[in-house]
Amino acid sequence: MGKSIVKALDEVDLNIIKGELTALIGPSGSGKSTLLNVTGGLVKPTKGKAKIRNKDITNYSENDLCLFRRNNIGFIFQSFNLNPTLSALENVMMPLIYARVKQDKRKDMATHALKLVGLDDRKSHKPGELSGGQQQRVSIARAIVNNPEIVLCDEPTGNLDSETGKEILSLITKMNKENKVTFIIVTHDINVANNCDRIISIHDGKIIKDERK
Ligand SMILES: Nc1ncnc2c1ncn2[C@@H]1O[C@H](COP(=O)(O)OP(=O)(O)OP(=O)(O)O)[C@@H](O)[C@H]1O
Repeated sequence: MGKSIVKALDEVDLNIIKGELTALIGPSGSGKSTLLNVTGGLVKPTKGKAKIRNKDITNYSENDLCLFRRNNIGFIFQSFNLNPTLSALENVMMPLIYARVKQDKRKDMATHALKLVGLDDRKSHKPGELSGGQQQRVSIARAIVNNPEIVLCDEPTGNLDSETGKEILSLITKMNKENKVTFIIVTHDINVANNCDRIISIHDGKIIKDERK
């Protein structure tokens, strides 16, 4: 940032195990989102490596990274990031358009994903016609529609009341346990963290605690 150097991550050495449900906690500005974004190939670290299935994604070109993300990683954000002009079904079909899945199959896959999150009766609703919890369900359906191995969540319950947050969390847990999807969840919510298999605490860009249940 100008002349001052920000060390968003500092000597982080971390191994995420396939199928684990991991929480990433720490104070504001500690580096949680940066770590998540490096893991998902959205941010390139100035130094160091990020390996997925033993392949260093930090060497990938922008194009290869796009392909890699499209086929392997789902993202869930605090503010849902749905397209407000599209229906729930169309939002969930979006990643499949980029993946060049045929139209009929796209519809079937997106309908199935919406069913998994309990929203098949809201397919034609636009985000503005859905509650916050329902919008987050749509974004979960969008994240899992292409069967990614890894789903990265940045404060998935941050914009929801506690009851709805619990519902979203139990849905994430179900996807993790039933489909063996690896989840990394950045959260400020201790209830979310306590529900995970592993809690990693980060402070000033360093991992200061790493606990498994
Ligand atoms: N693109 C950037 N350029 C410069 N500094 C950045 C950039 N992105 C983040 N930072 C800085 O890196 C540090 C870590 O930010 P990060 O967003 O990863 O923290 P966080 O733990 O996710 O915070 P929060 O909980 O508030 O979202 C902060 O000091 C932030 O100001």
